[in-house]
Amino acid sequence: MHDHAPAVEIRDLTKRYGAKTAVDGLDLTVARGSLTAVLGPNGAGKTTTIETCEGYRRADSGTVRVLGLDPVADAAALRPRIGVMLQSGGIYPGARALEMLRHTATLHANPLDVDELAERLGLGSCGRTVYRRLSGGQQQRLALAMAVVGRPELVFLDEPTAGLDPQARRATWELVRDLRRDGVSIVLTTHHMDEAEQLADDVAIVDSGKVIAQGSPEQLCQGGAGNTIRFQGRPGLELETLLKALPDDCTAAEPSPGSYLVTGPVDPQLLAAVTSWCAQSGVMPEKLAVERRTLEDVFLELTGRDLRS
Ligand SMILES: Nc1ncnc2c1ncn2[C@@H]1O[C@H](COP(=O)(O)OP(=O)(O)OP(=O)(O)O)[C@@H](O)[C@H]1O
Repeated sequence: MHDHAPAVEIRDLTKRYGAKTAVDGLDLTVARGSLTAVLGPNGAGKTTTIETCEGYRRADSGTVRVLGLDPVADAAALRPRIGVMLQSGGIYPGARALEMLRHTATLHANPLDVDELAERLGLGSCGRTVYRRLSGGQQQRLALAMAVVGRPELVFLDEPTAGLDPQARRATWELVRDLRRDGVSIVLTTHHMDEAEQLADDVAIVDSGKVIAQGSPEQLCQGGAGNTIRFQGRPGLELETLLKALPDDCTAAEPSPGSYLVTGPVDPQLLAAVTSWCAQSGVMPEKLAVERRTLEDVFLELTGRDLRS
């Protein structure tokens, strides 16, 4: 039965640190085999939520199931099945980089090839270097390698590309894409909207300890005033007939004579509806332009533009 359970299922999770409510009734489901990016402003409760899934923190209330199991009570059964990359290492500072990776590999039944993985992540030359002497980016990549070397079914990556140079960032994305292709379920937190847009099947936006929006990047970017089709044509076109040809949630306006603006869920079908109405009306849509909101626009709209204290 557990094998049909979602990768992660969180219901009404609450976690307090003294008077501070870090997670406040959070619900989140991560489907098997999907990559879910968890986005949110600093202090939103992302790390606390992930660490609760990893069994490092206990929920004050609510339920958390990981691969159908309880992360605290079933920790021994879960540990070999999940990979964890913590924000701050969690790695013994005096250990040699590749020895540690090799040791981690031996704890698993069917590990990845250590040398190949190290090479891929640009760690080939760090073999005998002790952890504390690695650069920040190398430490980060080693933490990623440790999280995935055991071929886990589910990996938690907390800001995997924070502070990485563009090459290392790309290598990390490639590795994450390959894991996803191999059917691994992935939960990652990030502050990079482009990372979420590039990698995620599903995005959950967390603010003040709650998931305030969830969906594919396309779904989240649909709707709202930022999605528009603009064109120019002769003034005074009959917009009622255009509106009839469009889905209900669209608007059509002529803000200035001969300038037209259609708002709604901008997708290829909507564009086709607008241009086919133009064709029927004998209008050549000049300066046709499509503007879509980015994930960053949506994120800022939902979480506000002010800096958090
Ligand atoms: N061990 C702790 N003791 C007290 N307060 C904590 C502790 N860990 C986190 N907090 C507080 O809980 C809130 C949520 O923190 P958390 O680290 O989960 O947020 P986050 O979304 O991961 O933030 P960031 O993007 O900055 O990593 C913050 O206000 C933080 O200060």
